[in-house]
Amino acid sequence: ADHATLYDALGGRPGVEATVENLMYRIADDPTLVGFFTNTNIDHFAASLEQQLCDLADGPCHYDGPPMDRAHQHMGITNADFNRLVGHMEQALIAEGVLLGARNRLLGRLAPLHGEIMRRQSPPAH
Ligand code: HEM
Repeated sequence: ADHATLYDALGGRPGVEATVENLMYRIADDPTLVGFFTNTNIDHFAASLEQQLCDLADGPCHYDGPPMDRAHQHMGITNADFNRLVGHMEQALIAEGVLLGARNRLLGRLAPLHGEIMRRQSPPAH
């Protein structure tokens, strides 16, 4: 039998698509985060995030979008914003029925992206 991947535990392609869709509504409903996405093509963002999650979870995908530092540069994202978005991701995974072990494995693979996402944020105003 094939080795079961984290991707399988996330529900495969339908599971990842449902999780990302769920996350989009949580972002849209969060006044702290929604403003970051004012000029974003949400369909493109969702498709790119699905591909990235599939890749990170050892699914049959290769993320070919921009590196995380470039994708997020100069948005003024704070650590609190980062934690908020990851918290929404966790709630989206719960809502889609992904079990604790798989949730934590995925979140553990997202955590190392923090440094890249924060690398090129605008310096704080004095
Ligand atoms: C682990 C956390 C995160 C991951 C995995 C992630 C992943 C991604 C990916 C894959 C894209 C699409 C890149 C592209 O194809 O152009 C993207 C874009 C974007 N992300 Fe994130 N992101 C994270 C955190 C955040 C946070 C904390 C914010 C803001 C609070 C944010 C705001 C955005 C915005 C606004 C875009 C769209 C930029 C555009 O319109 O081109 N992201 N992110």
